[in-house]
Amino acid sequence: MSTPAPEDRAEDRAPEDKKDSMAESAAGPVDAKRGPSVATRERRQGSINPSGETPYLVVEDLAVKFPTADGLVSAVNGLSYSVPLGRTLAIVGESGSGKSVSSMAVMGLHDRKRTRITGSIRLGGDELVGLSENDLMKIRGDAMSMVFQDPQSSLHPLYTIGNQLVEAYRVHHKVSKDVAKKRALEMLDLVGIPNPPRRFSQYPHEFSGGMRQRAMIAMSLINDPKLVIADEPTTALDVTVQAQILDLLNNLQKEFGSAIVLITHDLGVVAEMADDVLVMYAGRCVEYGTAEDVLANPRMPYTWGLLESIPTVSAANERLRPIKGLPPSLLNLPDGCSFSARCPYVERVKGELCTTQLPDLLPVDGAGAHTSRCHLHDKASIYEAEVAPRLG
Ligand SMILES: Nc1ncnc2c1ncn2[C@@H]1O[C@H](COP(=O)(O)OP(=O)(O)OP(=O)(O)O)[C@@H](O)[C@H]1O
Repeated sequence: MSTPAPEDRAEDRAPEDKKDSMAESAAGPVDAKRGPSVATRERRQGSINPSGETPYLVVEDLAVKFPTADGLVSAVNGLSYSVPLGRTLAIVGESGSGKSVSSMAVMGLHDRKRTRITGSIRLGGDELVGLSENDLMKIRGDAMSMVFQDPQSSLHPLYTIGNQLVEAYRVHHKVSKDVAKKRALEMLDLVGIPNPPRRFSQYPHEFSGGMRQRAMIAMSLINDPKLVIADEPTTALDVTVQAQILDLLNNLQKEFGSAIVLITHDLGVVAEMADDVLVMYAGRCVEYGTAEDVLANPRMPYTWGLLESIPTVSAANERLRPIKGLPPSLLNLPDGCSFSARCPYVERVKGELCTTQLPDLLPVDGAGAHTSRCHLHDKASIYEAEVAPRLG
């Protein structure tokens, strides 16, 4: 029989353990009679948040491409969004839709030699695209930081948690080790790690998964960043721990007032956490708006498919309804709507519009901040009559 590890002592456990459009100028072309072009309008949507609040992070017409031996991988295309302080944007989409690649571009984490990034990423008004690695390093971990799915990849196994927190703080603050230690202990306490002085001297492997994620969050927030990007922060955790980490992020956001970009494929997490939602498919935004608009009145068949594929308790005996088919190759995106090959509604659009013309990202009601990229005319009535009843 094995002796319980020290971290399993009840008093030390965290709650969870007790259970391509860059050709135009920045302003874009303006037709004197018809106003700005669609590309320009889409780009400007980046600077207008669905809430109407002034954004802290503004991403406009972002494109991320990787030259590879097989050709150019267009991982992100024409992506625009914005996040004000105190607000959470959830970016959702299936695996490979470009969620992580776009967020790593915001953090400046791509290998410069192997990545082509165009467009604009402004943080508090300052342009990040084109900054030197040195300048980005000063911002990363300070004004913006990232929480990863797997804290083990970000926590060094050979340094104590305390040491890593102290170093993370001292990189951006000229303070003594004692002052930094005080801040580290405060952070451990803030993220709900019991007995901070003892935990301070322990190594990552001495922490449980949930505790490691808390330590990672402490590390991300130690410099009081105004932007936090959380990439699937709870995917590797069990459901109870997931809920506690999400609560923690929610509470910390209230305390720190930061803008959060939450990357997830879990629409349950979105409903719980998000103020705004951006749905990505094959590297493009296909629907964007407040969480209320996107979740209660979705207007894009891909979003419908994502919502329909959520397993529900009441449908426990029914088969899961995943979206049929696979996303297109990013090496060779189709001419029309990237979702057309999988879309069950494609025949309801006249002619071959869906397969030949990329739909613009347009306001769903002809105006307003809720936008979707789809040629279907009667999206509202199809949703009400056919999709909503299936969602139960
Ligand atoms: N360095 C790279 N070189 C070539 N292709 C890449 C590179 N990095 C990412 N990709 C491709 O870009 C696409 C988008 O990847 P990304 O990781 O952003 O998807 P995601 O939506 O975050 O998916 P997941 O939920 O699985 O993390 C994928 O097809 C991926 O294979």
